[in-house]
Amino acid sequence: MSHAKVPTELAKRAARLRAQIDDANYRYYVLDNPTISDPEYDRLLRELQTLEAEHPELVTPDSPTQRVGARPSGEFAEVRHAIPMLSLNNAFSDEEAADFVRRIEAALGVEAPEFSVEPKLDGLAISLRYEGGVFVQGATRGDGSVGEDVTPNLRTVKAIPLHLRGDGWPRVLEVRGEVYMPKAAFEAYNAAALKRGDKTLANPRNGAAGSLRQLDPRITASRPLAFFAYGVGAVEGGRLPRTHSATLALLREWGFPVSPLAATAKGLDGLLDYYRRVGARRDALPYDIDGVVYKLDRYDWQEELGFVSRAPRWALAHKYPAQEQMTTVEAIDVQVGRTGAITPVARLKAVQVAGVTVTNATLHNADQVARLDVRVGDTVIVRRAGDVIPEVVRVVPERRPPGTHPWHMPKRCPVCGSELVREEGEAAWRCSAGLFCPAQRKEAIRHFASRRAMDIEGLGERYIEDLCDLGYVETVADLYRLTLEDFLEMKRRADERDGTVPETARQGKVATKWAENLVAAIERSKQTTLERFLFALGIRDVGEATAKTLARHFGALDALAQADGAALLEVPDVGPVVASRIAAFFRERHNLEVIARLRAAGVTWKEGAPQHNAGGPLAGQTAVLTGTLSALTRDEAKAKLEALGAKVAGSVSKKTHFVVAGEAAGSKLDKARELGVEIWDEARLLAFLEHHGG
Ligand SMILES: NC(=O)c1ccc[n+]([C@@H]2O[C@H](COP(=O)([O-])OP(=O)(O)OC[C@H]3O[C@@H](n4cnc5c(N)ncnc54)[C@H](O)[C@@H]3O)[C@@H](O)[C@H]2O)c1
Ligand SMILES: [Zn+2]
Repeated sequence: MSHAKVPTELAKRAARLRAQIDDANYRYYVLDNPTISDPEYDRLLRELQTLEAEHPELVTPDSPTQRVGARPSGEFAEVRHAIPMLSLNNAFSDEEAADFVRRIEAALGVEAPEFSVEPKLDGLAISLRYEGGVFVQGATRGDGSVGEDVTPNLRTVKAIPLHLRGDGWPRVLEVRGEVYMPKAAFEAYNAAALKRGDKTLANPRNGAAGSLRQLDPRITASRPLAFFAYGVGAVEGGRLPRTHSATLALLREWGFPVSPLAATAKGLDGLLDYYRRVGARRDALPYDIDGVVYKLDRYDWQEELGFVSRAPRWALAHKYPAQEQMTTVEAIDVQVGRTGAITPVARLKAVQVAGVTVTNATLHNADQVARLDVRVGDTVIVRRAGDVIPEVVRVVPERRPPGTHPWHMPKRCPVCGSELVREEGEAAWRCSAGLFCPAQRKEAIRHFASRRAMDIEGLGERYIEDLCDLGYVETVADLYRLTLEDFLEMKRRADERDGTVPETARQGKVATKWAENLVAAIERSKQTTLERFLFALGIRDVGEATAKTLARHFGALDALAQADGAALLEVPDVGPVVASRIAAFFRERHNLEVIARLRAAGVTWKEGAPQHNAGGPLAGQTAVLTGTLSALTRDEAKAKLEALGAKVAGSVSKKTHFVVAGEAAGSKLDKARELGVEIWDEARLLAFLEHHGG
């Protein structure tokens, strides 16, 4: 008996593979919820195929290598396919594609035959039956011979014609194609599902399958599915052209969407060229493709070649590297961005995704980690498409090991140890030490030196990079220690590092003017104003205008630094969010140290008495400025009104107390008249300001 020759370990292995693949098929095709990745599935199937090829005695009639898909779930009526719906043989390399072409050329005795070439959409195969040009029944592929009747659901897919256009169609026509979920629809669906706390779709393919196999067609209708036709099944009472490509053209005329990427190609070179051209566009396509499909174009040649157990010999799916993979999470760290935003990052067991080794994937923010419930030790699906940073798409809950814990945001910045804060309604946590944190250093200096802040002329991006990278400054306070020699040395080292020694230096001359100018600009910047200084600190949402108001309101830096939330809320224009940002900034010891060092270095400004205007003559009043004033700018007028206690708003409402109307005032003035709001002209404003010492 031949059975005796097969070692028992191999028989056991084959049985184990069969069980694993059967289970994967069930989860993938029936539950639409896979628990292993496609590449992993493909590896298992290949291993079984190889094993069975080497030991044909191992092949069982129910082996997954002999079958397509999975038995229908039983929830739908069954549809028997007159012509079976097969799978496709796969090629994962150019060599495998070359073997395919070689076998065809040998079998037919031709050279470089013509192929119909199409993208391989990642959705699910369906068959649409038209009788007398009217759509009568639609079915899934099922196990290839028996599928599920999903006619009412398919009727909701707008891309599927309910009757055919034009004429000349056969009395009975079965059109086959792929129902798919466009990427944007998939992402929108999952974002909404995460918000609701619902189950997400594993990927667009399972999204399409799951949506189509709903018992309630209204659910299908609510999911935006699309369709491309790629072939025909049964044909009665009519004839089709002699090639596949001509048939596709005809289907297009009859009203079916056919992929605009469908084309023809000659021989292996033509196929590989197509593979690369479509591959280059893969990420930009609005739907997922996992490969391209080559089909021998002439139907008579297709018939000559025939089928193997589960796939035609005349067609091949040439796959692209998978964009999704499964791997495990070894740790969850946080990264600090240049403005202090904290991003949780999953450290992964290295995995190849779309041709690149991936060891980190972004988790975006704390909310996302919580929604996905990613834990150290979890098996996750990682996705990488194009240049986009790899991201964790979801957890495979079935694979969670015992003893895992939900993840929590750390309390302190991993780079500088300062407190992490998050404001109401914000997704991001942030390091509160904007002035001190090395991760935020360059951004802090760039802002500090900018024209509207400390105005250090000439301190551009390039020098800031070099000063930080070569260790000359750690915080903005270090700028005031830099000497002419420091700058020249820094430049020399940067040139050496970059291999860009300037011509003048080669001649023994050293350009020094730029450095002298910089030292002078830094020196000049020491004399500043409180409002510029406050703006320069880079407190989030404290722009120039708020800095100005704060400076006027508190008069002195220490008064502001010591103000509590209630005191800050008294400042015009400062709401709870900004108040909490200011308080968090001055609560952080590291920031206070940098400020102390700046003052010690000689940075000064004039301080004045606080201008709390709670008791000002305009306290509690809201004013609106419109039109052009001649004696002062709108900003000046605003500042003066605020100094007297008014709140200056941008639009007129019933709450407005008065409107100052300059030249050419427009709709705001009309609105004020309509609402009966008091109107001041410029003369009245100036008189009022003068009277109150403005
Ligand atoms: N992760 C899992 O657990 C799991 C389980 C089962 C299957 N799978 C995945 O499914 C694949 C097998 O699925 P399959 O049997 O549907 O084969 P397939 O996806 O490799 O190829 C056949 C299918 O391609 C589709 N297709 C798209 N464009 C086409 C075109 N232009 N012309 C013809 N067909 C086109 C059709 O739906 C057709 O049925 C595996 O390679 C694996 O990636 C994964
Ligand atoms: Zn930090």
